[in-house]
Amino acid sequence: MSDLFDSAPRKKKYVAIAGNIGAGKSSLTEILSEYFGWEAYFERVDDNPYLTDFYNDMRRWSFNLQVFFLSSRFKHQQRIENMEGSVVQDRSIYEDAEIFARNLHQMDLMSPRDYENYVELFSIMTSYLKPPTLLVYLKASVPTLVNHIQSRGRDYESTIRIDYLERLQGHYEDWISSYDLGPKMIIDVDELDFVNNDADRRDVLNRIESRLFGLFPDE
Ligand SMILES: Nc1ncnc2c1ncn2[C@@H]1O[C@H](COP(=O)(O)OP(=O)(O)OP(=O)(O)O)[C@@H](O)[C@H]1O
Ligand SMILES: Nc1nc(=O)c2ncn([C@H]3C[C@H](O)[C@@H](CO)O3)c2[nH]1
Repeated sequence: MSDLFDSAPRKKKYVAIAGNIGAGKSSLTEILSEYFGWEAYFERVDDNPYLTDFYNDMRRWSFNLQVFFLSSRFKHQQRIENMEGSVVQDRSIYEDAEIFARNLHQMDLMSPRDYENYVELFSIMTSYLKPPTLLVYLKASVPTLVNHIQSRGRDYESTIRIDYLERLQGHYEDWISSYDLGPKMIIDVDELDFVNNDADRRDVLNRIESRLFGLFPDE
């Protein structure tokens, strides 16, 4: 049985890991990439020319940062679509607009004309893209996010406020419940340490693997 199953040709998979700041997306992206031998696409963070300025003055830099993330993720998306092998991506392009830009606009940190301009650009660009084979949403409570962000200790994230995370969290809940571009799975990470605990890591890998390659996969 397992020989037959293993020898079946495996279609290209494109898995995107979604979740709030500090939920564990980069960590899981790295784990999946290593486990499956897939190429990984990470967010532009360390070499991001706007992040530090953005966290110091969100209103001034919101549009610049959103456009930067949009163009860098679009570039990744194009490479992902053109490659033959499977791939795992740290944060989907949809979160840029559905979560971050929407929130900045609602907090009056992005002007209506900049927001409209951005949404127009986002809609045109994403109309050319194929959604992921599987979207994995890492659901974490705000206290867990705070623990993770503090343990990571990026200097520029010290200005992140709890109410900012809570607002993002609300947008994530709305977005993931209505997401219908393709298959999705939700992993609650509050009690799951797939970074430091082997059993938890195996559990997460098993769940994702059976969703992708089990007897009843989505496609
Ligand atoms: N499930 C977990 N249990 C314990 N620690 C975790 C878990 N997931 C991630 N961490 C730790 O939390 C910190 C943030 O994780 P990571 O950078 O993967 O988050 P992220 O979702 O990619 O964040 P960002 O949205 O900022 O890109 C890291 O120090 C990581 O080791
Ligand atoms: N404003 C804003 N819009 C985005 O599209 C976006 N994507 C990521 N980030 C921030 C969160 C982490 O601090 C850091 C790494 O994820 O970058 C964003 N911030």
